[in-house]
Amino acid sequence: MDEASDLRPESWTVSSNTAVRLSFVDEEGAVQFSPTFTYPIYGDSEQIFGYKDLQILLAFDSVTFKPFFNVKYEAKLADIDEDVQTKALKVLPEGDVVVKDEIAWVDAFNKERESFDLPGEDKKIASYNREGQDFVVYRVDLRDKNVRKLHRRMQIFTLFLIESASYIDEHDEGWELYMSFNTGNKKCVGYSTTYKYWKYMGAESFDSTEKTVQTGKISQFLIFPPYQSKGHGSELYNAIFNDWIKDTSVFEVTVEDPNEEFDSLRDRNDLKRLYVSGIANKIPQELPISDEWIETQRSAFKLEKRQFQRLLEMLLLYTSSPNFRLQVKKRLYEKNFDLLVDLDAPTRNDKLQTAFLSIKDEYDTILASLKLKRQEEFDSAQVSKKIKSK
Ligand SMILES: CC(=O)SCCNC(=O)CCNC(=O)[C@H](O)C(C)(C)COP(=O)(O)OP(=O)(O)OC[C@H]1O[C@@H](n2cnc3c(N)ncnc32)[C@H](O)[C@@H]1OP(=O)(O)O
Repeated sequence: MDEASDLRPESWTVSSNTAVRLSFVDEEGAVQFSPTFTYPIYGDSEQIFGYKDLQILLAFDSVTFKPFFNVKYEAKLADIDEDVQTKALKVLPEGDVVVKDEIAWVDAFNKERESFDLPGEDKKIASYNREGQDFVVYRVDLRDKNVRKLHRRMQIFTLFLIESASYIDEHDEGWELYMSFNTGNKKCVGYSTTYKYWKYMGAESFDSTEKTVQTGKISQFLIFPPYQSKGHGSELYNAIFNDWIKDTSVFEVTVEDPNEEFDSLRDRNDLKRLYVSGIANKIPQELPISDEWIETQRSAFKLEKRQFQRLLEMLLLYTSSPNFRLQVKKRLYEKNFDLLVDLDAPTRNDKLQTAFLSIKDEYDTILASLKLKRQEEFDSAQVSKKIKSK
């Protein structure tokens, strides 16, 4: 680089999303990946000024998540006070991070691994096999000191991967964590923080029953990048959902601030659950579909009303129901009543039609991503399975 370009501020500015390099380490080596967000640590502009070829290395043992931190750079401006290390250490567990000394870090995690155990059998809520490996989902909480330690180490990934995430209050005993582990090598592939909130169902219900009704909320949900797109997200989500279906105190399942990827995962899995139940054949051939029917089904599946309505519409589209278009338009009309009521009829119809087509496109994409078997095929597959197993 010549001297003139060396004086330009941009020569000394790097994106913090590029500078931060995350890795998971095991006996085979390291898997490196980048964060999606670093603004909670390095500021809204996600730019770091004052360094050349800056690398902020943050590595985790893939079993214990024992963290290692190091900073490398080619040059640093003399009067720069941007302390990239202090900022990162602030969001990592105090006194737990090994800085610079790689050998000390490897020794430390190898020693920890000797006594590292998965949560007890009583915490197991689901299991599955993926690519020949066994995985178990556990329901745990932060009163368990091993879980607390692991969670303190891994919670930085919520900042790196989920927009507007912040740390949960670990002293609040209401938090329950669902963690998914590979039982062969004890690696955690992902986890979710959840909370059950008391739901007020109105004075009549409050007075008539002693039973508490709760909303199960999925707060933070993540699969670590090296393990993404292999179905672990779907397994974890279904494990949580099935756990709450069994829990008679849970009235419905909600999600805090889902992003597009989570919405897609949720839609695909909720739709499969509904479809497999055979509901597609039971949708009343009426227009509009009665609110009572929607409420009965919604509560049986513990889905939020808005989510259930969308899934119902997807099923109407999937089964080529003549009621699909009018059911969607009815919902759109009611939702946007204040905006639409003053428009003249042609403009109103035009707006509704545009919104309808965009929703149909969205549903087509979701349905195309799911290889749902037609219900008749599903039924006959079930029958032949039963005959074979006799
Ligand atoms: C409430 C909240 O916290 S919102 C924030 C959600 N979290 C984040 O965004 C954090 C970063 N991202 C993640 O953690 C993950 O990517 C998640 C949670 C969004 C998804 O988890 P994943 O394990 O990747 O999901 P899953 O594998 O089940 O499905 C994702 C994709 O893999 C595909 N897939 C599923 N199973 C397999 C398989 N066996 N082989 C290959 N691909 C598969 C799916 O079709 C899907 O495809 P798409 O990406 O085109 O939609």
